[in-house]
Amino acid sequence: MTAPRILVHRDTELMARATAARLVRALADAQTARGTASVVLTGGRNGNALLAALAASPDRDAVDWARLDVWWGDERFLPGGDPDRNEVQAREALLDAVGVDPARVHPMPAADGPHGAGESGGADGGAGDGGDGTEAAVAGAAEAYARELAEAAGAADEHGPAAVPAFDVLLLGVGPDTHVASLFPELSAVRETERTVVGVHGAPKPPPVRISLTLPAIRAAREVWLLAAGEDKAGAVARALTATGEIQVPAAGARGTERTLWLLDRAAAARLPEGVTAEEAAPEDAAASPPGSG
Ligand SMILES: O=C1O[C@H](COP(=O)(O)O)[C@@H](O)[C@H](O)[C@H]1O
Repeated sequence: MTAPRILVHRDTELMARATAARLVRALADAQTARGTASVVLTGGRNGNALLAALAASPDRDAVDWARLDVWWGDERFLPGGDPDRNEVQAREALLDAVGVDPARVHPMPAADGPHGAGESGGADGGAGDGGDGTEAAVAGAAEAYARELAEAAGAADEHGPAAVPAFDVLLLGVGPDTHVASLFPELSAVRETERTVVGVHGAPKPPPVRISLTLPAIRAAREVWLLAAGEDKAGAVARALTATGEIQVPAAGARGTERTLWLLDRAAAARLPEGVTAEEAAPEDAAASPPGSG
């Protein structure tokens, strides 16, 4: 696991544009090196702002979108097409505008799909554990996604205990309570050490029923990029960069095998503790720059 590198941007908008430029370079470089690239998307404000900035970037087609595998780090267990699904928001912000191969886009299952709880359960976003089948449904959905990941990893692919591909870049928004993906402090999902994907119940942020990659799956990624912007994230950022307890502070446990990047705006970096070294991101990071240049 790699030590975090912290980059601070002047404001939220610059952070989104600079991160979009950085992502274009990382994915294009991966395609040059391996022929294909993979990215794991996050939901939330910062994740969606990044995708919108990427869609608007004149450099975006330095990525060969048809040779990109797209996964999600978490999903709200809602019916397909629900505007609160991370998948729906990502399609609107970016995926509908670029030439991704539909067969390489891997949304997490929806509550009304083959793993749904039927018409009465799962799709309502309620607590959903009241014997309506949601608990079994979300467990089945999580298992199905874990199988899809394991198949993509291939039998010969050895990346530690988590049978997931070695994702090139895994994006994570950081919640004000330090949650990443749908791993909330103290809930059972963040304690998972074997499975790669789990169902989440009782999430403190609505909707309460979700599906999430686990920390072992996240830690199989080559690069993990954590995004946080705004004053309301400053406390979470400070805690994650000082605490070692990932059960209480899930963001502290998110590390990549080759790189861990914290991408912040100044407001989110305002409470970084003494002794934590942060770098001011260069404004030119947001400007057009050719792939492979940094
Ligand atoms: O619900 C979620 O929240 C987090 C963080 O969102 P933000 O709006 O506070 O940035 C996000 O990373 C996660 O994917 C999403 O499901």
